[in-house]
Amino acid sequence: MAPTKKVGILGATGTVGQRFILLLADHPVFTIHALGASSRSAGKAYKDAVKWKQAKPIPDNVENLTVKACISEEFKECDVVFSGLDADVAGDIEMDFLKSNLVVFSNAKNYRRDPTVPLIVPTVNTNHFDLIPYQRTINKQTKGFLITNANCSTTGLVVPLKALQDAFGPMSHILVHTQQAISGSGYPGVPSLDILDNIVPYISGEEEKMEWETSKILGGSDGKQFLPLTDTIVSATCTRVPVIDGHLESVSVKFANGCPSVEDVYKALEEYTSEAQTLDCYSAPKQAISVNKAADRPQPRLDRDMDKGQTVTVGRVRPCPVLDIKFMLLVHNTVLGAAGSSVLNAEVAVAKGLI
Ligand SMILES: NC(=O)C1=CN([C@@H]2O[C@H](COP(=O)(O)OP(=O)(O)OC[C@H]3O[C@@H](n4cnc5c(N)ncnc54)[C@H](OP(=O)(O)O)[C@@H]3O)[C@@H](O)[C@H]2O)C=CC1
Ligand SMILES: N[C@@H](CC(=O)OP(=O)(O)O)C(=O)O
Repeated sequence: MAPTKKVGILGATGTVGQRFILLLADHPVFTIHALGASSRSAGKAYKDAVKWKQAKPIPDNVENLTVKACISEEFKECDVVFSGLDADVAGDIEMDFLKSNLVVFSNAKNYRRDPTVPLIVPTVNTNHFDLIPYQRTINKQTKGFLITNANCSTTGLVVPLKALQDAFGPMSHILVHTQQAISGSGYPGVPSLDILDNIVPYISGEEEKMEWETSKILGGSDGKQFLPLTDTIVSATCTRVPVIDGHLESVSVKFANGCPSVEDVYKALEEYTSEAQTLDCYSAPKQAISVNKAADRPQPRLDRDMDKGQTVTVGRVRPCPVLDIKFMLLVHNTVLGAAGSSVLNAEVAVAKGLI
């Protein structure tokens, strides 16, 4: 068996960091080697630094690790560094790590728009790893590179859209309305007096991110640059609802080349397979899309943990009287929508020989 890769986790005490720890605790390829967080946590044992909010306990091999400052020197032995850092600090820290020839998989928004940084949803566009040799050339790196994963709501959206794009060609119009879980805003996140018995019809910056990230992810790449979609209009409305985990999204699409039938849409969703699955990666879901035809599904509480939280559940496919087809989807926002994407992206990078 190949030796395992040593991994570091930045932002290890946060909501996404805790997910990283659970996903990596007994991983066959990656071994947790170093944990980083702010100066509030550095120097403490992990169990004393973290406000652990997961149903499973802190893994035994992690609870007594000493949390380090997020300085590249402290992580130089790591083959892979996962970042769940607060976006206010992620930009400088991740750049320091990249310049130190480290491999970084980031959840933060800071570099998603960078024309040299792939924005990868692992069950959608792992072909964008093709840009890594070029990124290494321009950064003069032999080993290091930087990959970002997408906003959690964008992640859920692009998986079924990719299946529809592959089957029926380009989409000219996409309307999406999200109902997002509170874990998406970290801890302590939205005040309880704002969210209990309520829905907040605004999440700062979220709609813009969904609109442009979708076109970068579903667009192409020529090995040196991304070719975002130019003929697809995306309009997003994002809301916060009193659910702990799992973003529910209502989507309507219009196709450039005519409207497929509901049956054909279901078939395309059911048959969709991504490269991460064909590479047999450990964290890849059996199905990138789980179709549920029950009239009242998907639902956050019932569907978010499907296939380890790495699958997107789609249901309620029906004709749209305004556009062509509409449906509902559910994505686990802190698994596939965050840490799970990074881990699966890293597994794909190992399979492609990039790490
Ligand atoms: N939650 C979600 O569903 C998603 C989140 N993301 C992104 O992932 C990132 C993390 O989000 P989330 O886990 O929710 O955030 P949290 O607020 O829960 O955690 C933030 C982490 O960053 C650390 N941190 C804060 N300031 C510093 C600093 N100055 N130096 C080093 N470390 C610091 C914190 O350490 P300490 O405990 O010591 O303060 C903590 O570990 C964000 O960029 C977010 O936008 C992306 C997709 C989905
Ligand atoms: N804004 C998302 C979570 C998040 O942090 O997204 P991003 O990484 O795009 O800032 C949510 O509230 O559910």
